[in-house]
Amino acid sequence: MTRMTASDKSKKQNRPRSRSAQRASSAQAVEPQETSWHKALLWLPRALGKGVRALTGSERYDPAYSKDGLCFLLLICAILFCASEWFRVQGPLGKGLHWLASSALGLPSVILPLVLIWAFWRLIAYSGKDSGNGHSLGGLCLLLWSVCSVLDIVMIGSIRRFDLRAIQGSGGLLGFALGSPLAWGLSRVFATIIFALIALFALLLIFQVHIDTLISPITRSVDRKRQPAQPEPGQTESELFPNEVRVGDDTLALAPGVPTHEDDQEEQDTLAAPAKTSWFHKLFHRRRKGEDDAKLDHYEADDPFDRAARIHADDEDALDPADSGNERVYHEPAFVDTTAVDAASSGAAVSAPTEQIPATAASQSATPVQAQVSPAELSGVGAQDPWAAAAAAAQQLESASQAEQEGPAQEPGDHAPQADQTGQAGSTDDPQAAQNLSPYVLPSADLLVRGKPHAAKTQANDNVIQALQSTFHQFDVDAKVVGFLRGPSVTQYEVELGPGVKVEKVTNLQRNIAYAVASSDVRILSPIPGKSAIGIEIPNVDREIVHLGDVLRSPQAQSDDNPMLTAVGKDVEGHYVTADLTKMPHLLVAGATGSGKSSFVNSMLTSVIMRATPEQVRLILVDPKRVELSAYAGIPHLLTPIITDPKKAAQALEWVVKEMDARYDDLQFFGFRHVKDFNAAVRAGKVHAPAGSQRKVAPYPYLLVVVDEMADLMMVAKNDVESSIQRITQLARAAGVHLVLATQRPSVDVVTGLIKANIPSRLAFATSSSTDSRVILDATGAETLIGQGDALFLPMGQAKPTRVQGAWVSESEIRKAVDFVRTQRKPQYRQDIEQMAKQEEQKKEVAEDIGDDMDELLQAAELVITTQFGSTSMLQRKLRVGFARAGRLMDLLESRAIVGPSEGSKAREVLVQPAQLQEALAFIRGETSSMGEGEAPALEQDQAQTIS
Ligand SMILES: Nc1ncnc2c1ncn2[C@@H]1O[C@H](COP(=O)(O)OP(=O)(O)OP(=O)(O)O)[C@@H](O)[C@H]1O
Repeated sequence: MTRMTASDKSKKQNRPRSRSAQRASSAQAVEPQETSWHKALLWLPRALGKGVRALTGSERYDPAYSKDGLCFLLLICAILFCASEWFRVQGPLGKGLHWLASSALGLPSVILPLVLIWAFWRLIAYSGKDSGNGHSLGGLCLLLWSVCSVLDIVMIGSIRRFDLRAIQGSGGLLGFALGSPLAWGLSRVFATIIFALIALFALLLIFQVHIDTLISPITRSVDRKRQPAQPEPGQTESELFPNEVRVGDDTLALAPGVPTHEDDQEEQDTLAAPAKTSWFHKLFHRRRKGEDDAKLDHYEADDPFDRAARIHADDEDALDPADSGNERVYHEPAFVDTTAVDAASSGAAVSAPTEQIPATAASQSATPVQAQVSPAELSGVGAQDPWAAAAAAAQQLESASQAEQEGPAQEPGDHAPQADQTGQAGSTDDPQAAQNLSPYVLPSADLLVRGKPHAAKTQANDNVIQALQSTFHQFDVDAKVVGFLRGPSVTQYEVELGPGVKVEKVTNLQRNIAYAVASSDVRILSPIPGKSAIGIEIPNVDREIVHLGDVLRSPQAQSDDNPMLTAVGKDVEGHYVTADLTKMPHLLVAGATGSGKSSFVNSMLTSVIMRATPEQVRLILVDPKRVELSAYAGIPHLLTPIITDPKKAAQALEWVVKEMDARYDDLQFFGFRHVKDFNAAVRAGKVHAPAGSQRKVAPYPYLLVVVDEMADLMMVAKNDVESSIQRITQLARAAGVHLVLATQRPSVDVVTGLIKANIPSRLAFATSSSTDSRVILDATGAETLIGQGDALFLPMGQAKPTRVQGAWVSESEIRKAVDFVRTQRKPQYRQDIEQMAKQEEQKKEVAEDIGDDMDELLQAAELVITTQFGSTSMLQRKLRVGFARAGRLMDLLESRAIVGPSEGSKAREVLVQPAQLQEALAFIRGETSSMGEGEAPALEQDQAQTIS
């Protein structure tokens, strides 16, 4: 059997190689570099092993037997010393052993058999890298040494010479080595104290506890006595952290099989460490590299409203990028968008004049008037996002204070039009400009938790190998496990068949194998791509969590500064998997409830926050479940408050279509094929707006639209959503617009053929049936996944899906990252998205009361307006309709202010002139929101609106 070491693994991870090459080499036996010492020491056991193998006919070297051999050796030694030390057997061997043990250890030689038995038991019971055997055995040796030294000091510390008999009757040579010299040079009392402390440390090692664990109950009770309760009276911990899923919280019903992340507990505790720590705690609290107390303190107050208040209060204390040495600092060109939103509201394409002016210039023209945020804006935004309201309020306050500094306010009229034009909620020139002036700092990856190193092998793997071998043996199949690749949640065991053995003999054993390893989620790959071997994937009973921080810190993520690079997780070989969202270019994420979709979406969004500035990536988040994405409210990457209403989401998708069209028009106009090239040219100063145009060109950020539950959208507006998605997915790639659609209902009515055909990249989490798996992947397999982030990833262009364990990011880490960016900038929402949504609603309302009578109503309007005669009987005659119908048409005309109210038997007054006929008809059709709007001049194409 072959296996690889952890260091080989890490070397492999750093080297980009083809998958098949990696696979081929990964399972090969890799001999560690041996020194001549190693060879000399291992010569005897190896020769013995060879001899035994030659005798038994077994040709293969099995490392598991070397451990067994060591255990037996320890047991034999224990029995020998038991005979010599306890029973004092008088044979020459017994005497020799006693002389040896007592010379080495002195009196404690009597416990030598017990020590050996204890070592034997530990080796049997625990094995692998995480067994802690090294610590325990090291601790035991240290304890033995201190006991021997203390005995030496107490019993013969006063004799200043070498007397072997006396040494054998006290602490042996081990104790004499340092005990006597210390007693002579320091006094017996102090020497004893030193060894007592060493013994205490040895006990900590043996029981694998840390000193702060021991003293923390004491310090906590001292702290509690010194400081009254931290939270407000009546405020429980769960009230402080309402969104956090707590370990051991019995009131929270978790999905079946949800891990408790106990391993994370220590890290979580660290994250949520109290802001005020005692001096004792500070002294002994172990820190990890990169851990920052300020960050931990920052984390205390969790409630969004508290935070909003804090930002409001100390906005000026915004993070100073110079403080954080290891963060990447981005100096993006700062622009203030002065988009004419009402142009978009005309309904004539989203193209609206956009003026990007340098922030410095904008800041010079700052006025308190521009800072005013209308109540409508506040309510519109604040209804969904408490942050936006707080941000707007903060801006108002700031502007007010600035107005005081600058002297008397300028005439409102001077700036009112510009204020109207600002297409962003709460966008004020000055605070925004001030914000834009300060460079945006990306959060440091150290903000995220570090996971344990990847274990290449554990005892659990050995157990499974044994179970597999015995299953093959029982069913008389000539096959053997020749190696395995341990992933975070699943291990792939590599099985080689004997000559002439059919592959089916192993694949038919799937259920028996599942029985033998006590897991229903066994997946067989025949063959492993690029290898003549069968792969049996079996879930690890000791699965690992793949922390997002580790994926983002991996060399492959670090070496790529693409802002749209997102962490996916780790594959079964233990390699980190990342994905470039721009290459997807759209992604469908599906899986049964509790399978890990939302966790993936969280990892993806946190990746974006950690790696991209708001100038590089803007987000539209659709969260019909209302709670899944609420943690991201108020981040500067958002283009609109998080959309929770499925109807609005459908309209936002329509907005995206229009934005995409506008981008395409730009690309076409300036002669570029991809938004990347366009942006590069803009940054190089090679793109100029046409002469006479007021527009200033700015780079387009990537636009990432994330829909957390697509089924809800499809329920309210299937056709609209489908056609928007179709249009976006067909064209959006070159325009830098990318969609990520997640659903827990991967059925054909949600993931329709049309959507599937246009979304080439898929990420399938565990599904409840193979039918669902087929809907997502066009193949079975997802039904055998084990949930909790176990997924099959099929990026565009790949023939077979890769099994990955999704990256995990805890609620606490998300909050940390979100807080970091939220305190730097406020979101600049695009109001035209909301306006468009409102218009669409109005249109629908209009259409509702007219129903199927639109054609007749338009005819009636034309008749009434051209003849300027508002008579119901005229309508009856000309349109050949009954009295009731004509009366209804007249009422509809009245509701649209085309005719006046009824005046008994007299004809109604006509309120619209014949010259306004077209306008009135457009209004009835719902193409304009009011009469007179249509008179606005059509917008120039070159004034297409940009997002900045
Ligand atoms: N990558 C992961 N690593 C470890 N555990 C995970 C991972 N992803 C999910 N889990 C576990 O599975 C649970 C459910 O995950 P999640 O909420 O993401 O599922 P979901 O598919 O979004 O469910 P729903 O559709 O009901 O919202 C999580 O609470 C977590 O304990």
